[in-house]
Amino acid sequence: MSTHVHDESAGRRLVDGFGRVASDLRVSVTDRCNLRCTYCMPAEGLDWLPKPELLTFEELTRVIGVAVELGVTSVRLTGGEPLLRRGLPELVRQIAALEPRPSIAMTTNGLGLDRLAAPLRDAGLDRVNVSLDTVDRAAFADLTRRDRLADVVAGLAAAAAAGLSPVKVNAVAMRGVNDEGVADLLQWCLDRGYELRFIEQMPLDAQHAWQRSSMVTQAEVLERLGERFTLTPTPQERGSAPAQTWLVDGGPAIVGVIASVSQPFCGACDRLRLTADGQLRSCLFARTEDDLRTPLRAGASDDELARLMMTLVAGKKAGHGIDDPTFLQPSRPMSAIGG
Ligand SMILES: Nc1nc2c(ncn2[C@@H]2O[C@H](COP(=O)(O)OP(=O)(O)OP(=O)(O)O)[C@@H](O)[C@H]2O)c(=O)[nH]1
Ligand SMILES: C[S@@+](CC[C@H](N)C(=O)[O-])C[C@H]1O[C@@H](n2cnc3c(N)ncnc32)[C@H](O)[C@@H]1O
Ligand code: SF4
Ligand code: SF4
Repeated sequence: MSTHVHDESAGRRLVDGFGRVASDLRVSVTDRCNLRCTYCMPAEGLDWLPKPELLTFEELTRVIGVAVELGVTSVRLTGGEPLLRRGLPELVRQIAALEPRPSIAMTTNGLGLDRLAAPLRDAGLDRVNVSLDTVDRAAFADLTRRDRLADVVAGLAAAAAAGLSPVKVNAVAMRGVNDEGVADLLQWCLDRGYELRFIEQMPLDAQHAWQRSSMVTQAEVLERLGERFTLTPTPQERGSAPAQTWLVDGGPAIVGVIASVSQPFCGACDRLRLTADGQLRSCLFARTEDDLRTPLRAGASDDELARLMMTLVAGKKAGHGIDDPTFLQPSRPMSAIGG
């Protein structure tokens, strides 16, 4: 178990050179996945991390505990597909036992959630975001390269039934694949009480095939939704949330768009990421990582881990730089970073 860093870390926070404070830690628990979404993974040929390289639950909880001591208040489990990590409720239980207890959320493709939603909730999971780009079975199979729409739908229903609230749905809009169906998808989510957010596709695909010119923008999504619904900006402050939200037909239902490319929100970023093999990343698009696994396994103290985290965050860049002529996509694909 973790030796706490109360004395040394008192008053210390994860602050970067632009005054942003990291309070949201996104933890990838595996790089494996049972879907092959075209905007994320190649059809085949991506090697998985060897098991000994993955942080154990105890190692993950130790790192998360140090981050919590440094002011992290929310933890999101992601992947790859987090539900593929065996025994996941036990990890959630360990994180929920940290003090102060961070909020615990998960981003998942929903496969297997029908079985795991209740145990995860019992272990302390607070809420889930489920990725679902279309409710058209053929388009789903095209986009994910697997015919598993029914499993995702069942997973979503189980999440709602287990009280993992709010249940949010993430949809990456793809031209010629699901962009014409955005209003249908919104209606489907409204009918079931799920909060839908559209996501602009980012250059994080394993194939490095992203092109800005073919990306479906926030403006296009809003235009299509506007043909069927009346959207008005929500009155709440957005804070550091990636999603900008609108009331649908006067509310209370809302829809969001995560416009990372056309309307970057890096100026308010509060995120820090840990990969399944124990590398700390200050940004989705970071080109360098800090190895925490080696010191962790060599017996580093919590204070030493805390210093490594603070140094990494201090060097965080202002933004993703997608529009810079020198922009280079990170070598890890989205599935190995965690989204
Ligand atoms: N550019 C960028 N995109 C992000 C960031 N965090 C999340 N996203 C993207 O937003 C989409 C949805 O992410 P989620 O994992 O559901 O997280 P979230 O939107 O922060 O979740 P909520 O707290 O429920 O709003 C994914 O495509 C993520 O890659 C970020 O810090 N930067
Ligand atoms: C990498 S996935 C990991 C968790 C889980 N497998 C899932 O799909 O929800 C996290 C989120 O990133 C999104 N995503 C993946 N590749 C993306 C890309 N190139 N651009 C924007 N979002 C992407 C997915 O749609 C998903 O909502
Ligand atoms: S987006 Fe999620 S479900 Fe789709 S391939 Fe990537 S990791 Fe898997
Ligand atoms: S792209 Fe990087 S800096 Fe911008 S919001 Fe995402 S993680 Fe933060």
